[in-house]
Amino acid sequence: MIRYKKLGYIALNVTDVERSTHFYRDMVCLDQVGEIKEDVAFLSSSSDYHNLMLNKSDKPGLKRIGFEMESTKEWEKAFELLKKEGYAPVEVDKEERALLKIDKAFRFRDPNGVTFEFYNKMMQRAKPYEPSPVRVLKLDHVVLRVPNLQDTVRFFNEVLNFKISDTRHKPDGEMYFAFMRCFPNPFHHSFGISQGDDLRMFHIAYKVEDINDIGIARNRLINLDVPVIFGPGRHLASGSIFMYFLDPDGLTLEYTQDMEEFPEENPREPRMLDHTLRTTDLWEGASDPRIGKVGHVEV
Ligand SMILES: CC(C)c1ccc(C(=O)O)c(O)c1O
Ligand SMILES: [Fe+2]
Repeated sequence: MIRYKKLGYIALNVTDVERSTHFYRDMVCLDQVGEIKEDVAFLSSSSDYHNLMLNKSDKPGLKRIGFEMESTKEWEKAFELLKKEGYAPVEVDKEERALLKIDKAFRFRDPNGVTFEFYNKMMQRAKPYEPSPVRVLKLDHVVLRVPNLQDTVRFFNEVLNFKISDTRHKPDGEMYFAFMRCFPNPFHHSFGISQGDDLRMFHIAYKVEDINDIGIARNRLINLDVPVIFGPGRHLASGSIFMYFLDPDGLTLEYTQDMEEFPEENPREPRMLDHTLRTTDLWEGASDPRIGKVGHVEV
């Protein structure tokens, strides 16, 4: 069974790289790493060289999702496993790895055609990340809407060894959402999958230090007319306090705080959660219809 370190980075497509770089630096409060070159920008919220890559495209949304493996040995095991299972992993060439500051990497497509990159390690920055005024702690999770939830969950659980933390169900019992963690990473979910009519990126989330950061962020966003579209509230599933807002292309971002953690040995059973307003927000707030609307997935 393959083992992961964490959700490593998200490569987004944005229509104006300079505008989005300023937004993610000044409003989301990430560090811009290096200059924008050939319409590509990198941002980070840790000692990792980056956890967000911005690429220019007419179709804003997701380019790919990167997961860091626990070790080089686990990376090799993952490559062999995906090859054996027929997912045709392809190693990333030296030039691109140099740009990404990654040692070894391969890419493959999941059953929906979404590109995933698994890598062994990323260059570490000597300069400490000093987040301000919103204290962002890490890239937390990404959520996709997929046309076939059952097959997607089966692939991530049975082939890739992601664990199911909780699922959500319609009144007739049909599952419509799965929260998954990349084992043995303890956090409730680094990957969420929702049943939808089409393939779409629903949102990406960054973890912040505490409730003060959510309050500070809310006022800063509202003062600059950035749409805050849901929250602050508290999710039942992960137990986190959340707030969602939109980036300049209308992509949905979430700040999250205080998510449940699972032990590697003897974790609790996944729960079947119902389909009510309180399951999404224990404080019973309603979301704006713009949530998750923009998020083309490059396939
Ligand atoms: C509203 C979305 C899909 C959602 C629901 C629950 C959680 C959580 O429990 O943390 C999320 O992070 C979500 O984004
Ligand atoms: Fe979320």
